[in-house]
Amino acid sequence: APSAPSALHPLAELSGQRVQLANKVAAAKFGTTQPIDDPVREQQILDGVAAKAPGLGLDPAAAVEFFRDQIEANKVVQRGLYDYWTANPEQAPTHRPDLPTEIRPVIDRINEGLLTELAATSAVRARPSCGVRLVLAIRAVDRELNFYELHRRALRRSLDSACEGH
Ligand SMILES: C=C(O[C@@H]1C=C(C(=O)O)C=C[C@H]1O)C(=O)O
Repeated sequence: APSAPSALHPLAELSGQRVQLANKVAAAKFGTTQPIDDPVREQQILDGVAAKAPGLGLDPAAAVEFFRDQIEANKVVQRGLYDYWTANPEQAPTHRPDLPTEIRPVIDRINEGLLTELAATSAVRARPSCGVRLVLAIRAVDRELNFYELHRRALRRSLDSACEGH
């Protein structure tokens, strides 16, 4: 069946929202002793993804790889903002959101949405045209969310393994 040019847009959109949320994650951790990397939380996410993948018709290893990229992209933003806020302390956030109650539940919902979209786009992501479609979807999301440099790079990183065989 033919697929719309924007078939990968919802997946890229959710990735963009996840990348954008990294601003709040960084604001929650900056100036505290909580490290950017939380391997326990990452493993919980990846274990959940591996457990849910087969029921959605997804290969668990491929789904885990996709989410590893999502997590790495989030940390790209966090590290970038840390560097920027350290060099420009007057730009550092003045409000510290609460990670477990305000932010991680939102990330959990986005993760659910991403899994649903991975399943919905399995056929499109297996096509030779996936790479081109993905680039176009990423560009659209960059524009919608007003991404620039850091977040643009992170969004691309987050979708590195979105196309089957990439
Ligand atoms: C987003 C966070 O920071 C990092 C990135 C994660 C993610 O992208 O899901 C998970 C754990 C941390 O390594 C977090 O701590 O919740």
